[in-house]
Amino acid sequence: MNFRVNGVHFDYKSRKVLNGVELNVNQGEILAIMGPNGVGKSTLLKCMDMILKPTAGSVLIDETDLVSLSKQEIAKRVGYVSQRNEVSRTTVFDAVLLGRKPHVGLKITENDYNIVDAALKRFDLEDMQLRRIDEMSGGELQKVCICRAIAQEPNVLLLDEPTSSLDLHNQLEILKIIRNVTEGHQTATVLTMHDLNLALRFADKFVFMKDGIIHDACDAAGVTPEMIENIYGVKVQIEYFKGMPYVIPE
Ligand SMILES: Nc1ncnc2c1ncn2[C@@H]1O[C@H](COP(=O)(O)OP(=O)(O)OP(=O)(O)O)[C@@H](O)[C@H]1O
Repeated sequence: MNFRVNGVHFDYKSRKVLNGVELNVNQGEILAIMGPNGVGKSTLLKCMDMILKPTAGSVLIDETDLVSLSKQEIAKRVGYVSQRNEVSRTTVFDAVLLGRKPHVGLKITENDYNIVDAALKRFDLEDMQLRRIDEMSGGELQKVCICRAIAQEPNVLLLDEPTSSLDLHNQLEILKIIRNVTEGHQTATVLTMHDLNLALRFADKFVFMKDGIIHDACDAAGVTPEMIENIYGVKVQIEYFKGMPYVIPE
């Protein structure tokens, strides 16, 4: 399975944000979209889920253009977790069960409950499953929202800054789960992230965005100090420690 963004444009009224974005990611891969604040990373993720309709261009899973699918058909294929999580009075269990909604027919099956139980266990949320999500911390809520998207079992997982509210332990745990799900379920994962070092540790592919377009696309080993300086205007060095690249501002 291949997920492709083909020359996508998007404007908010007269404000042009995306100006012909191209990218593609295969099943089993994590692609990180990097770029400064306000360049349109969240807008691009919303266009990839058709929450926002591109003004031109297309978003394709294999040869299927998402614009031709109903909301429910898109939700079967694409899971999206926004940067700002909505809060309702539901319990953690019900919030995660909502991830099964695109798949359930007339009633929820044993299989749906099993998938929800497994997802809660994976995220270490079992003890919290009866707590209300409007009474949770920002980080706890972020885990619940990612857990729901994984219970959705999509082909494509879109995550907008999935670790922004998490402590160090949870950042690493959640990114490990995302990696395991991506490889195990053969999902194509696209995420945005500001932490270059965390992204270098977990993502397979990178795109660097500025001025509404992708400036560079490469794998983790291909990221250079010049790319980073060109996008963020900051001089950096990339040093290796125990085989892992680290970006160090000069
Ligand atoms: N609903 C909206 N109406 C009008 N302009 C918007 C709207 N949402 C975002 N924008 C503008 O579009 C641009 C891109 O915003 P977006 O949130 O996609 O950027 P981003 O790269 O995700 O930023 P960040 O890294 O700060 O989260 C910004 O200039 C923002 O002010």
